[in-house]
Amino acid sequence: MAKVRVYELAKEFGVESKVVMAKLQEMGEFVRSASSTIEAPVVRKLTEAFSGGSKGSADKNKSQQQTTSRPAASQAGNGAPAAQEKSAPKPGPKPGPKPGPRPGPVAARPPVPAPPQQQPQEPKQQPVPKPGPESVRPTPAPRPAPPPKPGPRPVPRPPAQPGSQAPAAPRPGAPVPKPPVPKPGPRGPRPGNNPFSSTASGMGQPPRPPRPGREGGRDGGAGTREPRPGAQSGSGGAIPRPPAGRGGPAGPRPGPVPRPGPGAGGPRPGGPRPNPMMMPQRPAGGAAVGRPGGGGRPSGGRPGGGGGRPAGGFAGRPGGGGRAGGPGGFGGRPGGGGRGRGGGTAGAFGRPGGRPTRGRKSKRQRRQEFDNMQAPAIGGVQVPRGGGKTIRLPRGASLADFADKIGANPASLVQIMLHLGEMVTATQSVNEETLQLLGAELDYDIQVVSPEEEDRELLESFSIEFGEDEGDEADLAPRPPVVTVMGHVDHGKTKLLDAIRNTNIAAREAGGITQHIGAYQVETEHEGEKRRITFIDTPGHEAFTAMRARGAQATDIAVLVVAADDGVKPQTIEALNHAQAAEVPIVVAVNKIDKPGADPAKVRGQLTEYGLVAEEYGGSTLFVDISALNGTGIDDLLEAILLTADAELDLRANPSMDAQGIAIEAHLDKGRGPVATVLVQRGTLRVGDSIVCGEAYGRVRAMLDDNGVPVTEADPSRPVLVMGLTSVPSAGDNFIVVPDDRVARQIAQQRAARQRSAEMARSGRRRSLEELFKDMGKGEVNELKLIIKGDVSGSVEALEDALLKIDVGEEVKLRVLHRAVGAITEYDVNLAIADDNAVIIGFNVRPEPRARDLAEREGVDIRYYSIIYQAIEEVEAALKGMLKPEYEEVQLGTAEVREVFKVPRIGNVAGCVVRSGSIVRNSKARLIRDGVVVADNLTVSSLRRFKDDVTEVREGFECGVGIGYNDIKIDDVIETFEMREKPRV
Ligand SMILES: Nc1nc2c(ncn2[C@@H]2O[C@H](COP(=O)(O)OP(=O)(O)OP(=O)(O)O)[C@@H](O)[C@H]2O)c(=O)[nH]1
Repeated sequence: MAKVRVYELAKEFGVESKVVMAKLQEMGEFVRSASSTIEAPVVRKLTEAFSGGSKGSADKNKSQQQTTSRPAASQAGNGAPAAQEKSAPKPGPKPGPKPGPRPGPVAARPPVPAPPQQQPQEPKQQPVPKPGPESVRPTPAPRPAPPPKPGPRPVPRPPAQPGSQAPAAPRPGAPVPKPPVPKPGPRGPRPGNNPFSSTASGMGQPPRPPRPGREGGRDGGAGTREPRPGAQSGSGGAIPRPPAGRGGPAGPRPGPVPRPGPGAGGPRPGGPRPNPMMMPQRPAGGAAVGRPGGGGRPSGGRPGGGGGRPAGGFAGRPGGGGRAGGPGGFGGRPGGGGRGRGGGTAGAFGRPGGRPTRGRKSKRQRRQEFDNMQAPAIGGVQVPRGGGKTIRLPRGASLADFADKIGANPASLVQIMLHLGEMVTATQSVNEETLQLLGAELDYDIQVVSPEEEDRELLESFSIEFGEDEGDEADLAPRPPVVTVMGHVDHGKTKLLDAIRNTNIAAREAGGITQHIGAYQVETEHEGEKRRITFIDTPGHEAFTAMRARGAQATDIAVLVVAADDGVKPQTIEALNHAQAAEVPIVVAVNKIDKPGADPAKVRGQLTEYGLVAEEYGGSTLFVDISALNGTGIDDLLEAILLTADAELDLRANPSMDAQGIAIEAHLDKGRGPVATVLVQRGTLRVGDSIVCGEAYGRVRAMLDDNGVPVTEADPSRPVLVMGLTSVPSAGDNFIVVPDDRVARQIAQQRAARQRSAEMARSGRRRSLEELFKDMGKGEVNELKLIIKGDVSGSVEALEDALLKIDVGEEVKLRVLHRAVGAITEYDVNLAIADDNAVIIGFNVRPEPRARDLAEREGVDIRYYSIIYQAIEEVEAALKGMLKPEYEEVQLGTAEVREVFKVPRIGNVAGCVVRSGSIVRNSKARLIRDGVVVADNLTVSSLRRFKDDVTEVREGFECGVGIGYNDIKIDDVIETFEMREKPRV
């Protein structure tokens, strides 16, 4: 029951507030101001003092209501019904328009419990606009005067109402500031259900001194609105804390599950809005306060029987139950909103909108699905058909790359390949053939990008062009011709270059064969001016064909060396073809004219057949007779080269641009690290430039010219030895100066990656299922695995080429696992160990000490060579050694059957005389009758001389032979033989 304020009473009495205050003072009651509340007994006294005329009727009404609607309250045994009746001010319409006429009794002294009778008056007083059922029914909700501001009160007063009287929720007569709001909930009038009722008779918990600010919050909703019945009653222990007060049993139990309305005393719909005014007043006698508001807890209590703390504080929310109450059960919102129902977690962790979290397909996926729907199934999978569409793929592309291009699932392609009889994984690099096969199956035109094109695209991605644009005419300056010397083995190429440079490289060559490319520049006088010519010395051995072809790429003019005494040879023609294919003008050097059998004219005649017609025969090719040995005709040759260059070529380059060129040769130098002989083709290469050369990159640390003299820059057509690369490039790799080291590194790394996949595709031999099963049936397929290390890249490549050409049949394969320039390292040995003890071939290199130890420990075979022939021969022999042994039948002897004996339990035994060789026990045998093999694949199971078992009987002796075959006749011949391994040729 809400307490009544002084000014409200004054209004009721029709006097001014100060009059009432004066009266109160007279009565010995202290009030601070007109808005102070007064307790019921005081109200009563005041009423009596003013003895207003309306008193009687009001009291009557109240008493009536109390007796009917609040039995519990009556039971509470408040002993001052009359007083309460009196205390109730005019319940009628008078206070109606005002927000909260507080008809409650004037604040009584703390010990005086609020009489329950006070409550009934409230419903009446409540000017509820919509008098719900509660207002019609006698609402039990006693509304003692609400506590005033929660502020401290000088005179703490206990709540005027006993807890038992607090039916909490409905409280139509509550001193609500906004009368229209409180809609009396349906449960309001049910006293039995009133938590306060139960409270009253409940636990009897000793009251705590309430804290003004918090009490309302801690206690139930009723506590807020209701003026702490217990306190009001002032009886403290007499009106113990309701059992539900702790939110325990009574609280949650009524509504562990969200019970809309009834669940709570506090949040009842009909309850008044919370208002600071509703905060409990500090009870005068703390001890007396039985925390009646506990009733609020049950109402809003958490389902788990949690504390009523929240309920009280927010109990006033209409329809809600504070945090704990309300229909939703979890939330105080009427609609059970918040997190109360379903998806609270989703709201917390999911998307803001709480949308269902089903997977969303991308446009691409949907498109693919659509395409697939239309695609025919191959091998049980559906893949979009190409309709002849062209797909460009890099070398060594995988099925995943292909799938990516056509928007298919790589797994589908794997399945199709399986269907086509090939086992390929999605990420495995496959060769062009396989890609073409798959493309044809799916109706795509597959174009495997050439390495050059691939590289061009790569450089383009860095906005770099190789050899495309050299600028305007004005930027171009003449450059020396680059000449390649080609020819058959031993026709004198090296000797010629020696003669030109006056150096003697041939003397340093192991085995007398040139094994690497060197490039040199010479200066000569031509028509009165000094001209330079760059020579590239390409090796003449057959194994170097590939390198020679590369040499031709960088070449302006080819000098074809033909020994006048030997004439045109196969490799002469091969060299010629390379030069012609590269559209390079040819100058023929007819060498060894000093030799007795030399016939230069014959050479001219022979070469005419191949389109090289000498000038003197009316052609355009310059033939120069020379003797490299004697130095005869060298100047003429140089002149011929320059004449040809001037006549046929426009040799100009832009020296101002960033340098570009080609690596002629590269190797790992012990002191200098990776070094490469590069030929600058355009631009000027300078020390400090960032370059990328194939898969190697770095910054030019130093440069040496062909005489070993350090230079700081190299102009077009100049060969220089470059130091500063991070690794050894391959002969024939392009080099290019790039803006910075980072770009150089990126280009090199991408090239390396592409090269790797291309190699994998190349090495991964296409294998059909049939082949695989066949091999499996046969047993292990022999494979000789090699790791080739060499001193220079040219040698390594040449050796690999030569070795791969060795053919000893299908049974044995040769596979090069790794090839590189430099010493044999631990890595190489480990690789050999890991891969079934591969053989390491060191060409002019030796292992590092640790690698040597490791190899010895692990038994890795390292072979050292300095002459290429030897390497080839030995590898060939090794391959042949790996062939499966072949056996041949070797006859051991023959015996003629003279007698046949029947031996019990053994069968027939032949009595023979050995006619040739010897008969050996356990040897293979066959039975021949009249020249025809009657039985084969027999074994000499028993052999006897008279009664003795013997192992061998020689020619001319008689013996008894058992061959496990009974159909033996006299005059049959027993032939014995054995299978011997046949040596391979
Ligand atoms: N008499 C004579 N012998 C020569 C002449 N030129 C080269 N020779 C000899 O021919 C042999 C081979 O000469 P090389 O210069 O090594 O021949 P190559 O073509 O470089 O041989 P490869 O490096 O194996 O390709 C050497 O013994 C030379 O001395 C020449 O003009 N006259």
